Amino acid sequence: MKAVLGLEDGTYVVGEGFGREGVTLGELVFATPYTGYEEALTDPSYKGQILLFTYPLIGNYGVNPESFQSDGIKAEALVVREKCVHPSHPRYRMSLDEFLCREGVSGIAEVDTRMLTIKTRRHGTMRSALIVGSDDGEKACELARGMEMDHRLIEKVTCRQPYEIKGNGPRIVVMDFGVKKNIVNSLARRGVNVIVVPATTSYQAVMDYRPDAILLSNGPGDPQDARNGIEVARQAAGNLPLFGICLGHQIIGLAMGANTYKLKFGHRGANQPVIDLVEKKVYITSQNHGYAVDPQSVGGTGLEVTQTNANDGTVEAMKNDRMRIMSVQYHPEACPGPRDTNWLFDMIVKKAGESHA
Ligand SMILES: NC(=O)CC[C@H](N)C(=O)O
Repeated sequence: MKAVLGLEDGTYVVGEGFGREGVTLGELVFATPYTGYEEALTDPSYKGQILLFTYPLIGNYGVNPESFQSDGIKAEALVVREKCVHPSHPRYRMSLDEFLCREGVSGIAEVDTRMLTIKTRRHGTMRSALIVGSDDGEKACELARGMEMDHRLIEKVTCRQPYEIKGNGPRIVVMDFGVKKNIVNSLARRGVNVIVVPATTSYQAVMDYRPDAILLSNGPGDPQDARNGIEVARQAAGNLPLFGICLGHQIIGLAMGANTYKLKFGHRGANQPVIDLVEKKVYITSQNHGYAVDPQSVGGTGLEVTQTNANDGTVEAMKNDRMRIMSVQYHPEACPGPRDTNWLFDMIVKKAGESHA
């Protein structure tokens, strides 16, 4: 089936459509990992975004639900150079094509992903429209230009009800802005009693769980839209250990009085180098973000920048030891990507345990 992807600047590409027929709108973002398409497609932080993989062959090891980071595809649509139709892996259950059909999500293949990536890098992230079942490029560009940015993405991916994973370790409340499964699993695996709560939960309701620490999760969209999360972080700061991952890190920044801004085209990949300024070490990290904390605004908030990105110097981690606050812009839980920073969960569990004692 024909398909067309149009960008707001008038660029369009015609290719082969798969998955759901029809129109999908979203910000076009590119991700550079060689593997991990199952995890990325199901990462709720991609809500509102059309995901393009720069690696030219996607789907070669098929799809297995055990890799999912939520209950299904959260990215709006998929753009690939070549989709593999005959995957090979002992664990695979379905092909990429079947996966998109089953989930009712659109995809486009056989397009110049390199050109689209270079455009995005030059111009900055753009709104886009994918039409499966048409090759009307002008129409796609017009739809892209008419797209309104969604400021309510978190409520679309947060859990409806709180849930608990019992453990003998410290009690940690995870505020779910669209949490990836492996964040919850990384805590549960370490014996933590994990309580996951919806993004709208008030500070008082969080404290009613008598947590030893709070973890603010990853999630989609502009961190400034996470109003309740910012308020919870503001009230919690200094009272109990507070941790943040990705969107959670940005929320902590905002709650403490720093600012966030939109990056030109973001960091999405599995090999982003991060320099630890204290330990003088480099970690290779998994990342997926389009916003960042403004380093100029961190001074005076009581937070200290402890890690920066080796490519562009953006803020990667912050802390305040006295207030027991620590946050990272990248994904220590990996899935996809390297596990260099997995030790962060050991530290979170240790700090939560000390607070319990
Ligand atoms: N993975 C995330 O939590 C992403 C955070 C935020 N939505 C951003 O794009 O910067």
